[in-house]
Amino acid sequence: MKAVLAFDQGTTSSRAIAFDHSGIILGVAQREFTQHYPKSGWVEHDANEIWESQLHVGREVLEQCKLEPSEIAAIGITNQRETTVLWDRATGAPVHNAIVWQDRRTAEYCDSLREAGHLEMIAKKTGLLIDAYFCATKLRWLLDNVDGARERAERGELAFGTIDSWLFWKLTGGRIHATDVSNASRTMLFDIAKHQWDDELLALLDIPRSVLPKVLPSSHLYGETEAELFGGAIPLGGAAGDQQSALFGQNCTQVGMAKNTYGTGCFMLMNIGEKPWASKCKLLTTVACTADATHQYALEGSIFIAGAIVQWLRDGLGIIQSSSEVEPLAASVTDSDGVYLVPAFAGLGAPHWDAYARGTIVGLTRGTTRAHIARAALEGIAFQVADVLDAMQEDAGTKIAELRVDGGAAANNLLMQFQADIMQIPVVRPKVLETTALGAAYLAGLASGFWKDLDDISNVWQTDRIFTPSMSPEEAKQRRSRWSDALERARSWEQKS
Ligand SMILES: Nc1ncnc2c1ncn2[C@@H]1O[C@H](COP(=O)(O)OP(=O)(O)O)[C@@H](O)[C@H]1O
Ligand SMILES: O=P(O)(O)OC[C@H](O)CO
Repeated sequence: MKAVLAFDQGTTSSRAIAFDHSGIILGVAQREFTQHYPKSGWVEHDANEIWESQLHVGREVLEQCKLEPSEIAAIGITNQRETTVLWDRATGAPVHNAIVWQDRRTAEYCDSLREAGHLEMIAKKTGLLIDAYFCATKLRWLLDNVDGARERAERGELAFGTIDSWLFWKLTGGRIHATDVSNASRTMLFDIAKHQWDDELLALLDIPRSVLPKVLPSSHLYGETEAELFGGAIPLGGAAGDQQSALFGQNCTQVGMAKNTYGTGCFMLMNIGEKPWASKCKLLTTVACTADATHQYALEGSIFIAGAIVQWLRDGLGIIQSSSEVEPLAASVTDSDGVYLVPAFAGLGAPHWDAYARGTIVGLTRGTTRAHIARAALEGIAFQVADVLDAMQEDAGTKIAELRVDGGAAANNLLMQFQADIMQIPVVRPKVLETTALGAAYLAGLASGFWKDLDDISNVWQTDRIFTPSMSPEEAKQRRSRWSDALERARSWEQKS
C-alpha cells in the first residue's frame, strides 16, 4: 500500500490529503463551498454540496498523485463537528440544509432548558454545557420545523448524522449509518462515560431513537466505498471530529498535552486521560481518539470565531485581498494603538459562553488605520485563546508547559508570536500544519494495518518553529486587562426577542 487518504471536511472547505508511510504529504486538493446565512445568527450548508465537494477533491487527489484505489490502505474522515444533517433513508435526500455548528437559532430554547434546571444533568452525562452549538437542539429544530419531519422520523424514515455519518452514508451508497465516538460526544445526546446514546436526553429533547447512527470507535474498519466512486473500493478506516483528530495528529496522547487549532474558530484541547471529569471553569469534556477501542478524554475550550475574522477583513471589509496579506498589514504598525476587536460575531464560546455577545471594536480614534484594525483582529484571536488557557490551567490545577498549534491561521508568525507573548508560554508549531488530516490518516492507517501501532507513527511529528514569549509579564497583564474591558462591552449585546 502506498498511502492513506484523509478527507478533511471543514466549515469552509473540503480537503483530501494523501499521506505516505512517513507522514509526508503526497498531494492535497481543496474546494470551498457556499455558506448560507438565511437570517441573522443562522448558518447553513447544503449537505449535497458538501458531499460533491468532498467527492471531487477525493478524486482530484488520487489523480494528482497518480494513485490507484487499490494502492490506498484506507480513508479516514475528519469533519467540522456538530453540524447537523437530517436525510431521507430511502432517497438519501437531506430534508433541509445542514444547520452549522455556528448557528444560534436555538439559543432561546437552550435558555429554557437551562432555566428548567437541566444544566447539571446534561453536563454530567455529556460533558457539555447547554448551548445552541451542539446537535441536539438543532436536530429538534429540524424535526419541529420541516414539514412532516417528525412524523417521518417516528416512522423510521429519516436518518440524522454529523458530517462524518453523512459522508459514510454517501460513500457507501446508504449501506452504513454510523458515527464515531468523538463526533457522538458533540451531540448532547451521548453519555460519554457509558459510551451510549442516553434515553433521558432523547426524551427531554424529544428525539426518536430511530434517527440515530450506530456509534463505533474512531479507528475502526467501517466498510468500503462504493466501487464506482473512485474506480475501485477503498476501505473506510476511521472517523473523528476535527478537533479530536488534531489532538491525535499532534501526538497529544499523554495526559496534560495540549493543542490549539486556528481554523474558522479556535479549539484548544488537552488530554485528561481515561476518566472524564467535569470542568469547573465552563470548559467541555469530550471524547478523545484512541488507536483502539479504549477510552480517552479531553478538556476543550471552543472559540467560535478566529480565522473567520480574517475572512471578514477580506470579504466583509475588503481591507485585504487574501488571508496572507493580514500579516504584513498588521506588522506595518508596532501595535494596535489601543484598538481592541472582540470577534464575538457568533456569540462567545469558552470560557464566557454568551450567545448574545456580538462583535465589537473599541478604542477607535482619528489616527486608527486599517493596519490597526488588522492587528487588533489578530490580537483578538490570541486574547480569546489566552482566556481559554487560563481556564484550562485552573481546571486541571497544573500549568500547561507548551501549546502545540495547527490550522490555517497558525501559519501567521505575528499571531503566533503575540500568542506566546500574551500567554507567557512557548507556542510550538509542527512541520505538518495539517495535523487534523494527519490525525484522521493515523486512525485509518492504524485500523488498516498501514501503521502498526502508536510507536510506528511517533516519529512523524516534527517541530517547525518554537515561539517563545518576548513580552514582559507586566505588559502582558496590562494588555489582557484592557482586553477584559473590551470583552465587557461586547457581552449581552443582542437582545432576546
Ligand atoms: N496567514 C493567515 N493569517 C491569519 N489567518 C489566516 C491566514 N491564512 C488563513 N487564515 C484563516 O484560517 C482559516 C482557514 O483555516 P483552516 O484550518 O483551513 O480552517 P477550517 O478548517 O475551519 O475551514 C480561515 O478562516 C482563514 O481566514
Ligand atoms: O471546520 P473547523 O476546523 O473550523 O472546525 C469546526 C469545529 O469542529 C466545530 O466544533
